[in-house]
Formats: sequence, C-alpha cells, structure tokens
Amino acid sequence: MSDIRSFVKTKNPGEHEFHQAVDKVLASVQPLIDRHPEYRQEAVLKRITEPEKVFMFSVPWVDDQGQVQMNRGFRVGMNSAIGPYVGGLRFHPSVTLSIMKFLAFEQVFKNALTTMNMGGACGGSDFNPKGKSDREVMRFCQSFMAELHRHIGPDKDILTADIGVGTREIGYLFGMYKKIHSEFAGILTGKSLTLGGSLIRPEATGYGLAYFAGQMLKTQNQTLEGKTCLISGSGNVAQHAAEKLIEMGAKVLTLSDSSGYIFDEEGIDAGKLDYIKRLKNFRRGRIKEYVNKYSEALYVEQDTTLDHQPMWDIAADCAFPCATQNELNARDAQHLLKNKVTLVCEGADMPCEPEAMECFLDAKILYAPGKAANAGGVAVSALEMAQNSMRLSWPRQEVDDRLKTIMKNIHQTCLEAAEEHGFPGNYVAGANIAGFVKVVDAMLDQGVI
Ligand SMILES: NC(=O)c1ccc[n+]([C@@H]2O[C@H](COP(=O)([O-])OP(=O)(O)OC[C@H]3O[C@@H](n4cnc5c(N)ncnc54)[C@H](O)[C@@H]3O)[C@@H](O)[C@H]2O)c1
Repeated sequence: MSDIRSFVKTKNPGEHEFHQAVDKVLASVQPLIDRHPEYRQEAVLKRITEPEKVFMFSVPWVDDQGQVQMNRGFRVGMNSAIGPYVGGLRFHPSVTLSIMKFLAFEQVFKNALTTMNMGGACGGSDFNPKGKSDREVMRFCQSFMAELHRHIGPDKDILTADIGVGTREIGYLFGMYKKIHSEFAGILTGKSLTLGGSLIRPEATGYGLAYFAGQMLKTQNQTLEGKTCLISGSGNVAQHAAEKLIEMGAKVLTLSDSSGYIFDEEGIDAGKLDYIKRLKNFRRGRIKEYVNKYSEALYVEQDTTLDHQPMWDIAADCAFPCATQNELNARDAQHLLKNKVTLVCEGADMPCEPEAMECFLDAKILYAPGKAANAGGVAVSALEMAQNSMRLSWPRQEVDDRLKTIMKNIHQTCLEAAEEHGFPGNYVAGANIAGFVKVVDAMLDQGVI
C-alpha cells in the first residue's frame, strides 16, 4: 500500500484533501487486495485513484459595477465504471483542484453504495455567491455553463448541488444549457419543481442522514426520541437533518455558519427552524441573527485562534457535522467522547480529520462516514433523473418512502461488508469495501480502457 500512497502523492503534489480521502479508502481495502491477486495484477488501485478526466477553465463575468471578474471552473470525472458521472457542484472561495478530486473520489464510493448506476464526479468554482446580487450570480452561472456544457450530458455527466449551489444557481445553469443546446435535458438535478425537479430532492441529504442515524441506533435497540443533537452548518444538509431529527423526536441544540454557532438549550423546534430557513435561504443572513429573535439562545463567534471548535464541547447524545471538510479535529472528538456522545453521523463530506475518526473508531461508538450517511441526496438525484426520463413526477410520499428504503439498504450493506471482512460494526470499513468491490469488479469486466 505504501507504493500506491507515494504514487498518488507524487502524481498529485500538495493535494492534501485528495491524499486524505485516498488514504482512508486504502486503509480499509488492504485485506481485500491481499485476498484478490487479480486486483493487484490489474493495477486497480492506480486506476481507481487516477481521475479519468479533469477540466479546468476560466470563468469571466461582469459584476453590477461593470467590472470584469475572473474565477476558475473545474469538473473532475473520477470514475465511470458503473454509470455516467454524477456529482456535486461547489461554489466557494476555498475550492481548489485538491478539493474537487477528494469530493469526486468520495462520490465514486457513495454512488456505488446507493446501488444505482452512477459514476463519481465533482465540479465547481472558487466563486463566492455570498454577498453577490441575483444578477451577478446569474451572469457567473451563465459564463460557467458556457464552457462546461461541452463536457456534460444526460448519459455522460450530470451535475448535482453542493456548497453554495442551490435551486437559484441550478436554475441559471439549466437555463444556459437549454439555450445553447436547444433541449430540455436532464443534465442537472436539484432543479425547482417548475423545471422538472423531484419532490424531496432538496430535503434528501438531511432526511437520509436522520434515517441512517435511526438505523444505527436501532442496532442498539434505541431510537432518536429524546436524544440531544449537535448539528454544525445551517445550509441545505443541516437544515433538513434538523427538520427530520425534530420530527423523529430528537432535541436539536445547535446550528452554525462560518461566523459562529448558536446554542439553544430549550431546543430548536420546527417554528424556530422555519425562521432559520427564511434567514438563510431568502434573506441570506448570518446565523447570529437567531439570538435577536430567540433571546434564550446563545451565539458564540468563531474564534480562529483556538485549536478546537467550542461547539463540540457541548454535552449531547449525537453529533452531526454538516458544514464542510475537516471541521472536526481530534480535540473536538475527545470533547464529544468525554461528554459521552453515542453517535456521530457525518452529513458533510469528510468533516472529521483522520485523527478524529480514529478516536471514534477506538471508542467503538456508532460512527458513520459521509459517503454512506449522506448518500440520500445523490440517491434522490437518481430518482429525479428517472422521473425526468419517464416524464413523470412521483408524489412526495413515494419519493420519501424510496429514500427511506435506500438508506436502510445502505446501512445494511455497510454492516454486512464490515462483518464479512473482519471489521464488525465499523461503518467506515464497510462503506469503503462495499463501494470499492462494486466499482472495481465493473472495471475488471470492462477490460483495461
Ligand atoms: N447538498 C447536498 O445534497 C449534499 C449531498 C452530499 C453531501 N453534501 C455535503 O454537505 C456539506 C454541506 O453542504 P450543503 O449542501 O448543506 O451546503 P450549503 O452551502 O447549503 O451549506 C453549507 C454550510 O456550511 C457552512 N460552512 C461552509 N464552510 C464553512 C467553514 N469553513 N466553517 C464553518 N461553516 C462552514 C456554511 O455557512 C453553511 O451553513 C458539504 O460537505 C457537502 O459536500 C451535500
């Protein structure tokens, strides 16, 4: 394994997030490689860690003052062995090629776990929609799609939402694709209902996360009823995870954004969550405004001089990191464990640093990686594509029932793969192994291409 690790590092210098994502998978699949000489012979590790396609392009656009702005666009097609590329678009100033590759790599395994035929990809830009007018976001999206349209298609590469990309951005991107190609094609999911979006798609990642957590607790004859929960983030995943957790009887204590977090000891109920949704999705305000409306809550500003996130010091039964990669480190993990956390379920992609992950695995608490627990979003993207192809729109209940079944099956798949390969109860190993086997076997079936 050290040879493949150094191969990846040499080929992708300085791409730390990508190295981290690859390392985690390699650690889990080692026993499998030892048992299957054909995997070594066919160089599957070199092939699965090398992106099939990488596009980088300039995205010039004009701001409201008439000034020309320049951003960089990306699309990484990591692996298409089991289907056309499907993966998120992220618009955030922190976006780099390393982040694109790590997300695309995670997506390969996540998509495989859904059992739907989707390869893994990711794209985005270092454009920051925060503080931009709707017209500026529109002009940026149009310029982005003016280049990206060449590389995508309903049977080739399909885009879904990630950080900074919501219904507004998807609508502008879709409009530009339609204008260029003169076709109303299923190249984007997460569309508004007027454009053929699926009911439950916006909610799917967060709802799926809560369903997955419910399944994990069920293995210990427990439920979410009465459990206190910490959630980071206040975007799409965090909002809908909170909504479903509240509905399932849990008490949500926190939410956050990049400026700080709120702690409401009485619990964020459905009414308070509605306020947050309006604040974040329409007024595009900061989470600190919550305490102006609900004075019983506390707001704590982000302190970048600290070596940990004080939000994770709060005592709670369950923790759901739903903001961004590497947001929870080993000290945060130790604080959570000291306070007897029993479940950590990742809503974001790779939110726990490797040392934090080790702490949770060593403590043998219920701990699920994002590639399994947050797969509900892309699963419903596949359901949206199916509805688009059939020119049908399934009722809310039907999509939600399918989502529940998918999350239950992913949970079962992870547990069975972990058990079979000697890691009982280890969802990280289970998710990596189950996803890896499906993709690698499809690669072998197709020969060296
Ligand atoms: N949207 C989906 O369907 C989906 C699916 C699977 C995984 N994810 C993952 O979930 C996470 C959140 O995505 P989202 O769609 O909710 O995005 P979003 O843009 O709706 O929300 C992101 C949230 O994270 C916060 N945030 C971002 N960077 C931060 C930082 N450096 N420090 C603290 N907070 C920060 C933002 O303030 C915001 O509250 C990401 O890791 C994404 O890859 C999203």
